Amino acid sequence: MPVSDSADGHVDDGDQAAADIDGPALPINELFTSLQGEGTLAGVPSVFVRTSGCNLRCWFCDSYHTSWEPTHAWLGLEEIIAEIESFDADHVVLTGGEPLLHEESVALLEALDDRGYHTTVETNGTIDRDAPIDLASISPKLESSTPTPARAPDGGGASANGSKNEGEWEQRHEANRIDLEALAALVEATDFQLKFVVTDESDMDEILELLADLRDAADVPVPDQNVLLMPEGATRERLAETRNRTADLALEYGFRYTPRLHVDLWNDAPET
Ligand SMILES: C[S@@+](CC[C@H](N)C(=O)[O-])C[C@H]1O[C@@H](n2cnc3c(N)ncnc32)[C@H](O)[C@@H]1O
Ligand SMILES: Nc1nc2[nH]cc(C(=O)O)c2c(=O)[nH]1
Ligand code: SF4
Ligand SMILES: [Mg+2]
Repeated sequence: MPVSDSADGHVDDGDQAAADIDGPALPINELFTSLQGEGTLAGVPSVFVRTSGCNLRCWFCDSYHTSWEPTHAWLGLEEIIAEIESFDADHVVLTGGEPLLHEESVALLEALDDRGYHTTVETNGTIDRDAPIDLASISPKLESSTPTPARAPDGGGASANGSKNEGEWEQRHEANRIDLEALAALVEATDFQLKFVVTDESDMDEILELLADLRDAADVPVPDQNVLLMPEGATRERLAETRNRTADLALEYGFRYTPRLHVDLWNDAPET
């Protein structure tokens, strides 16, 4: 179900909007079980709820159909919770797109908290909402994520006809990718990990600068053990190029390394 996106990155599919559903609803791109593939909880069986729509446009986004070409069905919260409960898991990962773009994500997180689930929220760190989150899995976006004429997304052939306005997004992405206030509020609110997508050594200066700024801005410690370097790669082939140099950088700088287990196991298959 292709939809258009508005200026703030919200998804809007006109006639088919949430109005048909009683109560709060979310645009859902996919809902599935898998092993958490990234971060400190890698390997934990989890239910993944992937909302559609993003306020950024990373050129490498492995969830193209939630960002560059947002696609979804609207589901009421009760329907989402029933789907989650149909799986035998106690960990839920709310991801996207950017899940905190949607105010309704707060009500979903509250309902999951009431039911005793452990919740991880995968977020780009530009939006802070007051919600019960057990682990904020924050992936601040570096300059190397910005789409440029030389680094265009390759999903869906959109870059070939320019229909996704990559040129416009270069400015918007660059202007919005870091919000220090939102980042500080997120790390102050709950347990967190900072998961940086690393392409090569040129990313490291920016990571160190951002950490210094965040440590100045936040009222809580931001220890190196909460900082994870994750190799850029949506496919096994790409990870084969990036994983060893990312692991070497983690060792050199004293940060942690996180694999992308799901890519190793299932490559770029949907619902994994
Ligand atoms: C699709 S994003 C959704 C959540 C949120 N928008 C964000 O970026 O954190 C989920 C995770 O995948 C990571 N990711 C996306 N594309 C990637 C790629 N090509 N290589 C490595 N990590 C990637 C993001 O950095 C984030 O940690
Ligand atoms: N298995 C698996 N683990 C993940 N951890 C974070 C993911 C995400 O897309 O946010 C993700 C994902 O898409 N699949
Ligand atoms: S912020 Fe996340 S969902 Fe948005 S484009 Fe970047 S990786 Fe994709
Ligand atoms: Mg993913």
